[in-house]
Amino acid sequence: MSNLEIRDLRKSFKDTHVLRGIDVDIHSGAFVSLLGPSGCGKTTLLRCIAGLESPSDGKIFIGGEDVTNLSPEKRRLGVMFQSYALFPHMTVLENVRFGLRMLQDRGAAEQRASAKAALETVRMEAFASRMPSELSGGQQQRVALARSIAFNPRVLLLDEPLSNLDARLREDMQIELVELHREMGLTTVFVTHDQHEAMAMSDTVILMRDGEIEQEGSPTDLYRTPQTQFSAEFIGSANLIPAHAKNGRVTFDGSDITVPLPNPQAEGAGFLVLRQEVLSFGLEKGESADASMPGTLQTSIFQGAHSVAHVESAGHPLKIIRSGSAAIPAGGEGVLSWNSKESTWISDRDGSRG
Ligand SMILES: Nc1ncnc2c1ncn2[C@@H]1O[C@H](COP(=O)(O)OP(=O)(O)OP(=O)(O)O)[C@@H](O)[C@H]1O
Repeated sequence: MSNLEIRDLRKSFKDTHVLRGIDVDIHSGAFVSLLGPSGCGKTTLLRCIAGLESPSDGKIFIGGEDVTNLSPEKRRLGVMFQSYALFPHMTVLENVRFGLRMLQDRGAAEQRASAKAALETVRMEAFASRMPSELSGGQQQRVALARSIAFNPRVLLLDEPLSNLDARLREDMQIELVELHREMGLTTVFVTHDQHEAMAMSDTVILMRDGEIEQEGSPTDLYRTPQTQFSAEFIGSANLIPAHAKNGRVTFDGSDITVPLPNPQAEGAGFLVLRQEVLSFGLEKGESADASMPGTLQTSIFQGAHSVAHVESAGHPLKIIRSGSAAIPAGGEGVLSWNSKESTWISDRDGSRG
């Protein structure tokens, strides 16, 4: 396994600038997700790392070696894309051995042993002599994974590998991939547009937007301290209230309500970010709350484990996961409260990065 460094990577297709200066440091053994909306450049970045696309500018280093101009085979990376097609006329074992044969760095017996070991890792050794058509979708995918790890790659690149699976299998495979990563300690870059998948699986999430990195950090960092409006809206479900910060307090636009600011040094226009679960709504202010404002209950929707309440407050519609304590009918008045340490301030009114 190796670390991966990307320096000011740029890629344009004619006049379209798809990657606009990407800088990334991925340490050995990390599991990193590239997350972002469709078209933000995730796959292009992964293809540049794999050597399947040549960058217009910038450098890529794997284990300290400059691989920017190396062919894909010479980079020694395991790659698995969304369509993980196995060769239909080869057995499972032959499929896994195929990549090793291409590499030509070990004899037949050794190839066979490496292929078997990879199948064991993905718990498919019992299926070695089956044909791909005799396997389920999830099993085929495990074989494809075995094929991409059999030659002991320096880094494993996965592009939406779970998107063709049904929801249940997808969840099982998420757990298996994380366990496999823990066992092998293989540096892994995983592309997804699914924030839940990225949050559940990665040590680090790199959130991309329009060919640039919007924010990078642990799933908890991104969730708890989004730095931009885009991050706050993309990750999790947040209430963003346009407001002004001054002298340690927040004043909501169009109202004279003020509440404590989470980071008292902030000044000027921005958004107060309130996650649904940090808010409570009831007849009285919550016990541990140091911030509150009046609100009107619009609707409350029962969702099994909890109810989601829609509350209008300071002229804004807010969503709240209710504990069930509030005995307030629709249209009724109550108090919305939270602990200011659990709120976040974003000075990002124009959507710029920073
Ligand atoms: N070979 C190409 N020629 C021209 N434009 C391309 C090419 N490959 C990608 N693009 C464009 O680059 C942009 C980024 O594409 P990319 O596939 O990297 O996005 P993505 O974030 O992986 O999206 P998705 O989640 O939909 O796969 C898109 O606007 C796409 O149309």
